This record gives sequence, structure tokens and C-alpha cells, in this order.
Amino acid sequence: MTQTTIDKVCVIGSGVMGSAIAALIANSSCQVVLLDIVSNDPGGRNAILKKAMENLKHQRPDPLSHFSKLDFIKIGNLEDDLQLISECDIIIEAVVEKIEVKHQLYNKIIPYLKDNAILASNTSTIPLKKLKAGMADSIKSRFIITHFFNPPRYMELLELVLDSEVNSAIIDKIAKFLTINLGKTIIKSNDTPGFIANRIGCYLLELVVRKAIKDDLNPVIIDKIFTNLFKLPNTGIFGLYDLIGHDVMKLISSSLVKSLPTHDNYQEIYLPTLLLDKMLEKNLIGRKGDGGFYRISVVGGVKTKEVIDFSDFTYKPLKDYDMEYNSINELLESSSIYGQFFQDILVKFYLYLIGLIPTVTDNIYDINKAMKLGYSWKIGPVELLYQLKEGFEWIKNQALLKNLPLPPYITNNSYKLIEASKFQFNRINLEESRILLKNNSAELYLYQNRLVVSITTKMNCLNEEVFDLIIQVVELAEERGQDLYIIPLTDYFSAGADLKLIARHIKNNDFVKLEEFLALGQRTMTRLKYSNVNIISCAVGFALGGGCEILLHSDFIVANQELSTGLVEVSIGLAPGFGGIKEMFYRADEENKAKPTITTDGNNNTSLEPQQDKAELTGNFLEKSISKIVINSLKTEQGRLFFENLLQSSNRSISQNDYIIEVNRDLVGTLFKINSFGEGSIGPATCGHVVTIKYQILDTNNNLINEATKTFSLGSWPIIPAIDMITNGMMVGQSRQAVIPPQYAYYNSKYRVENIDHDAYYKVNIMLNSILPNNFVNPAEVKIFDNEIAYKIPLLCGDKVKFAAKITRLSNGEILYDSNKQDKNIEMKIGDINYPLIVSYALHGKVPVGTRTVIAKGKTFKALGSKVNHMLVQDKIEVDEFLMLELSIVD
Ligand SMILES: CCCCCCCCCCCCC[C@H](O)CC(=O)SCCNC(=O)CCNC(=O)[C@H](O)C(C)(C)COP(=O)(O)OP(=O)(O)OC[C@H]1O[C@@H](n2cnc3c(N)ncnc32)[C@H](O)[C@@H]1OP(=O)(O)O
Ligand SMILES: NC(=O)c1ccc[n+]([C@@H]2O[C@H](COP(=O)([O-])OP(=O)(O)OC[C@H]3O[C@@H](n4cnc5c(N)ncnc54)[C@H](O)[C@@H]3O)[C@@H](O)[C@H]2O)c1
Repeated sequence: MTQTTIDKVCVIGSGVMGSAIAALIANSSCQVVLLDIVSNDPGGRNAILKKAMENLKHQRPDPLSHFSKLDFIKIGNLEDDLQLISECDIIIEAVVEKIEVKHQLYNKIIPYLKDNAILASNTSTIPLKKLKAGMADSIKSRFIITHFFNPPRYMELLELVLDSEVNSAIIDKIAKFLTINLGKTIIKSNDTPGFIANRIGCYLLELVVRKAIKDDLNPVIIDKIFTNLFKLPNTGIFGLYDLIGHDVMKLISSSLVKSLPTHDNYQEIYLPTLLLDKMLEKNLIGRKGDGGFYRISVVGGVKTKEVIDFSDFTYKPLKDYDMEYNSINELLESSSIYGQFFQDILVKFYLYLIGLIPTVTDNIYDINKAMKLGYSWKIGPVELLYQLKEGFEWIKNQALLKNLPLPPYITNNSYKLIEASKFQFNRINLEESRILLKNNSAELYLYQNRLVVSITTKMNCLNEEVFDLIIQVVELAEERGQDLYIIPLTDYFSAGADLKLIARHIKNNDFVKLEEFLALGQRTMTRLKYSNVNIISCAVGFALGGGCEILLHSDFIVANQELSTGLVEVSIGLAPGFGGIKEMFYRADEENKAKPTITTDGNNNTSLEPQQDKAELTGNFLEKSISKIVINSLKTEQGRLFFENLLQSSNRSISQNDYIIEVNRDLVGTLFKINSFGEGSIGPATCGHVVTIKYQILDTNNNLINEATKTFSLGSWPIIPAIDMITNGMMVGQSRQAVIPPQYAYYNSKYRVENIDHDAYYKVNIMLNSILPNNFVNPAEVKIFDNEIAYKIPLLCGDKVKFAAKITRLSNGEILYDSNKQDKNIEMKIGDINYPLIVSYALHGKVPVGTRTVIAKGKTFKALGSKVNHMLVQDKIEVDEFLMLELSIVD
């Protein structure tokens, strides 16, 4: 029996495509063997492969979905490791585009293929029949072309080239692997040079570039027209030529020209172009060379995009051009040189494209799709015809005017009318099925006897009608005892709650409607979660906010590997309304892992994954996000009152704050390896307090270097910096031992301890005898929220820091101090007693980024020094009132 699963794939060739295809397969958690030729480098026989693996970590856009996916790739060379091939179900050859090299390779590896292993080539130009010439029939029946697009992780298109000799079980097996495991869309192409997308894409590139150079036109203007009016990706045409590389373009086009018939129009437009030859000579071959049509120059860290001046091959900064044309029709009607240029280009392009039917493919929709998926065109070339005032008639008329022959597909009337609806692939499939329920925002289909619900609003946003229909549909599914699938008709899942609807309610001051919407959304999510049939959500593209909440409340999630999903509103400090945060934690719990996320790779690797580490979720999600929500809510009167009550009533701690403080304290602890002894009673000592301590400094062999009893203000570094840092947080009567790294043991000032070696570790023992004056920060009465965290060395007692600060009275929102209003950042040493005590307390242990919001009692806002800083009008503060301090680090 034929084995239907793919457990291991071998990729041969670790160049641009081979290594990235290996990464794509590894991303799907499938084992990969990556082979290449033996290297003569001192780096060893596998040096080429090691370099390729290293490159995978640094390439942009990232070929790996996670660096751990590298573990799925095993490397080897084509001399020592050929036996690895016999373990593989598919062998994808991605070696240099030379037929003799490919043939030699096949001869070498075929003896190692296991029965039914599929052999595939990634060639871009060499026909299947030439590649398989001379092979035994047993190999021919499983030899195909799988043409991936660059970069393989991101380009959805895969052109599959087969012939009648290929066994149908093999076709099924490879098709399942490419679509289900790798998430590709397959377009079958006939065995013709360049297949579909490159034949058309490269034709357009050469046509535009060579004609523009001949007509002495400006690449910047042409690219701007292509991106603005034709909605091509931002690279435009010249930028894409640079990206592919002029050398590679030459190889592809020469190969095409060689293999295409003499009457093919590619031959005619591939004009000899001296300027391009000169650019090749000068290594101006695009991004990987010393420049191309464009170049990015970096001077003093500033990047400038430049364009080539063909007169002397120098580069000039890009000038922005005002677009003279508002639409394609305006452009084509214009008598300007660019209008004429585009007329010529478009007519030739479309005649060529239509001329490929039926030899290259007999399916015009596939041509359209291939250009969208393989070349990232927003609008496919056939759809673009709809934007021309007279559609294809315009092309026909222009062809007659220009005396250009029409392709037989047109002249022999074999064409059919294009159906616009067929450009939306998912829609056709579902629309062929029966609609059971429908409103203006969602529809329920019976598709292959399965219940499928799809949202039909703009961006699949969630509004009342969507929720109504989902609730109704869950009930129906339960009645029928059938599982329910939520599948988009589009290439994205949902942009979440309808923000325009919410904005309308807010604008109309209609908070009742807003509450109702919120409640309906919550009811819908609860209905999904507790339904007694399975809810299976299939997500692709993005699932943001409420979209993510639907996934989180589903029983199964079938997620495309490249799905972007998350509770995005949290990042700007807004709480999701439909239960997403709760569900995120619920799914992260060990016992709820039974509800899996199924990704297309059969492995859990989206941000919803249930085995997501809970500590990581708490650390990242809470620290970064919930704090932002709190900070935002503190901007409102209700929010302020809520927190004031929370703190006043019971001193209840809010765990994430404590966690934040702990993280930073831990960092201090990690820096110094501190051990504390005894509980103590009074304290804690805070930077800015005047303390009396007894200390000892010892070397690592326990030889005493220095000891004394000293009274000083914490943060003034009278002994060595580390002593102030370690004393911070101690209680009177407590002692601490710490090991300190060299940079905290030495301080070059008049107070420094003699005989301290700059490069040595030291031990410190400290006993805290007293704290003066008796004014303490009670950690239970202080809440701290950070809008940003980073794993950086925290600020410590005595460090100099620059920040902006604002102090607000919680009870009425009155701003007592705002450094921005005074147009002045504050620069202070943490522990300076002329600033409020709470400032030093808040800064100590904070990583030097972002904004920290602190809520604490008025008494901690008092400064203890004699030269009290302007920062606070001290007599305005009540000892027991709650104030909010916002500190934003500047440098
Ligand atoms: C959160 C507000 C709080 C207010 C008070 C609270 C009241 C309580 C009510 C309950 C709320 C529950 C909220 C729920 O639990 C969580 C959420 O869902 S919040 C929403 C989260 N979603 C987003 O933030 C996504 C926003 N959209 C985008 O980021 C981008 O549009 C996109 C989806 C990445 C697509 O980008 P592009 O391809 O570039 O497309 P455009 O941006 O040009 O958009 C095209 C078109 O679609 C409209 N649109 C996009 N998203 C939404 C949306 N969520 N709601 C309504 N309309 C949306 C966009 O405006 C464009 O429209 P056009 O300009 O063409 O008319
Ligand atoms: N680069 C692209 O954008 C792109 C896109 C689609 C398809 N392709 C096709 O993919 C294949 C690989 O192209 P690439 O761009 O990755 O090339 P590349 O030059 O980056 O890599 C070629 C690899 O082949 C290896 N190699 C060289 N001689 C060999 C030999 N005798 N035996 C075995 N291996 C040998 C090299 O060591 C190298 O790792 C080609 O067939 C190309 O047409 C390329």
C-alpha cells in the first residue's frame, strides 16, 4: 500500500531557494534533510550548509517562523550523507539552473530513493520533459516540478508541472503536503518554459525596463505609476528587477529566449540594451551588487534611497514626483510620453498574456491568481482590465491601430466572457453550496453536508447582526447534532469588533447601545464556548481583537501557519470586551490543553497555542499589556476612583504590579547575588533615606579589605556604589550578604575605598542599624504600572537619570506638577533627598525605558532634604491622599 503521509523531506541545494524551502518545511514541523556539495573550505566538508543555516537566522523577511525550527533541519553533503536520502518521502532539488548539473545529480541520488519517494525539481525555466529525459519509467511516474516562489515562506503560489506519466496517488500525496502542510495554493501549469507567473512577470519586467531605457524615461516615475495606479507592490518594476538581480534576470531571460519559439514575442521585446550590459559590467546588478536602478546609501546612520543617473552611473537622491494622473484611464488618454509609453506597454502585455492561452494554461483565472500569489499584485491582470473604461475592447482597438496581431484565442472566438465572481476562490466553493440562513452581515451554508458560517461584513468585522446569526446558528447546529465551522470567504478571518459602529454609538452618546453590543458579544462568545457541538474555526490572514476572541472561544482552531492574531487593542491600553484575556489564560492552563489549536503544520505554533508557557504569558502579556490598560483607565475619573478605593479599602495587592516589582528586584538580586538574614521591623530603607549601617568588604578569599559603621544618605555612594544598592529595601535589624561584580565595587571619587581592584569580584556584608527620618514607603500602599519592559540593567540607587514627570491628585484629577509644561526634563541622582522619596523609590529597579505610573500616598511625595526641589508644592499635599506619579525616562 502507498504510504500517504510525508514524514521527512530532503532538499538538495542550500542556496537562496533550497535553504528557504527547507525552512518553510521545518516551519511545518516536518523533518528536513538539507544536502549540498562538499566544500573545500577550511570550515569543513559541510561549510556551505553551515553558512546557509547561519544565514537563515539573519535573513529578512525571516524564513523561519521560530528559531527552534532549525532543529528540524539536518544537514549533510552529497558525498558522505547520500544514505539520508533513503529516509525521505519527497526529494526537492533546488540546485543551480543548469540542466547538466541537475542530470548528474539525479543520476547520483536515484539509487538512494526509497520506493514511492517523490522526486521534484524547483527549476524556474527547464521543461519537465527535458529534466526527465533518460530516466527509468519507475522514476518518471514520480518526477514532477514544484516551482516555489521567492521567498517561499511568504509567497503563496506553487506552480505544479506534471505530465500524463505521473501516478495519480503521487499527485494526491504531493498536493496534500503542499496545500495542507505548507499552506500553498497550487496552480497547475503546462510544461512550457517559465510556466505561468515568470513567463508573464519576466516578460513585463523586460518589456518595461528595456523600452524605458530606450525611450530615456525616468524609472522613478514609471514605478510610481505602477504602484499608485496599477497597485503593484512598492518595489515597482525597476525595484523588482534590482531585487531579483540583473544577473539572475539575464540567466532567466536568456534561458527563456533560447527555449521559446522564434515567433514568441519575448524574443522581440528582449532588446539588446547597452546600458544594462554596462551595469552588469560595473556590478550594478541590484540589491546584492553595488547598486542597481536604485541604491540605499547610509551616511551617518541615515538611509537615503537613490536612483541611478544613466549618464555617468552615479546615484542621486530620489525626488518625489507629483502624479499627473488620477486613474489608469487618465494616464492612457494622456498624450504625454508616459501616457504613450503605458499605452504601448499595456497593449503588448495583454496581447502576450492572452496569447499564452491555451498553450501555457487554458484557465484565465489561474493566470490572474498566479500574478496575485506569485508576484504579490493586489489586483490580478485580468481583474485590472475591469478598470479600463472600455475593458478588453480598448486593447483590441489599440492592437488594430498599432497593427499588432491579435492572438488566436481572440480571433477564433474560442474565448468566454469573464465572470468577475470567479476571482474570489472561496466564495465560488461555498456559493455552490446551499445557503441555510443569511442576514446582511453573515451567512450559513451547508457545504458538503457540513454547517459553515461566514461573516460577510467589511473586513469581516463583528456587529450585532454577526452575533445574532452566530447565536442562531449554534442553536441550529445543536438541534441537528452537527459540528459548526467558522470559515472566512476572504483571505483574512476578522478585523474584530466593528470600530465604526462603536465610534457611532460613542458619538451619539448612546452608551446603552454600547453596553448592549458588549453584552451581545459576550453572550455570543459564551454560546460558542459552551455549545454541545464542536465549534471549529478556520483562520487565515488576520484575526484581530474580537476575531481572536472567536478563535479563543472555539473548540478547535485550524490556523494557517502565517496567521496574525492577537488581542491587539491591549497594546494600546484598551481591554478586550468579549472575554479574550480570560480565555487566553484559560487555554494556557495545563488542564485545558485538551482544546488544541491545530495549525496547518499539525503543530501548535500560533500565539494561541495552548501549551504556551503560563509564566511567559503572565510575564509578557501582563507586564506589557495590562499595565497599559490600567494606565489608560487612570486617565478617567471612574478609573481613578476605582483604584483609589481599591488601595484605600483593603490594601489589596494587584498581583501583576507585585510581579513587576519582583522582576526588577530580581534583576538587582541577580546582579549582586544577595542573601538576606532576619526580618527586621522598621523600613524598608529607600534611596534617599539617611541610614546608618555597619559594613564589611571582603575579597573572594574572605580577606577583609575595609569595614566601618557609617551614616549617609542612600544614593550618595560614599563607600562603593554597590553598598547603596544592596541596602535599598533592607529593614532595620536585617543583614545582607552579597557578591558584587567589579563595576559596582569601584567608584572613582574621594570616598572610594583604597585597594579595590577594578577587575575583581568582592563580597559585602551589611547590617542596617537605623533609618532617619522615620518616613517610609510602604510597598503595600504603592502600585506600579509599566507601559514597557525590556531586559536591560535596571536603574539603581545613585544612578543619574533623566525623565519627564507628572503628578496628579487621584481624587479630582488635578495636575499638581507637569515637567512638560515647564518644558524641562528632570535630571537627578536616584536617592537625592531634595526630590520626593517616592521618585527614588519608583526609579530604583526600573529598567531605563518607557513610562512608569505609580500610585502612592501623599506622605511619600514629601522630600526630606533642605533644598527641596521645585518639583512639588509640598504644602499642597495631604499625607493620606492618593497621588499618581507618571515618570517617562528620556535617555
Ligand atoms: C476598542 C474600542 C473601545 C471603545 C469603547 C468600548 C465599548 C465597548 C464595546 C465592545 C468592544 C469589544 C472589543 C473587542 O473585544 C475587541 C476588538 O475587536 S477591538 C478591535 C480590534 N481590531 C483592530 O484594532 C483592527 C483595526 N484594523 C486594522 O488594523 C486594519 O484595518 C487591518 C484589519 C489590519 C487591515 O488593514 P488594511 O488592509 O491596510 O485596510 P484598511 O485599514 O485600509 O481597512 C480597510 C477598511 O476596513 C475598515 N476597518 C478595518 N478594521 C475595522 C474595524 N475593526 N471596524 C470597522 N472598520 C474596520 C477600515 O476603516 C477601512 O474602511 P474604509 O476606509 O475603506 O471605509
Ligand atoms: N532564486 C530564485 O528567486 C528562484 C525562484 C524560483 C526557483 N528558482 C530555482 O531554484 C533553483 C535554485 O536556485 P537558487 O536561486 O537557490 O540558486 P543558488 O545559486 O542560490 O543555489 C544553488 C545551490 O546549488 C548548489 N550546487 C551548485 N552546484 C551543484 C552541484 N553540482 N550539485 C549539487 N548542488 C550544487 C550550490 O552549492 C547552491 O547551494 C534553480 O533551479 C532556480 O531556477 C530560483
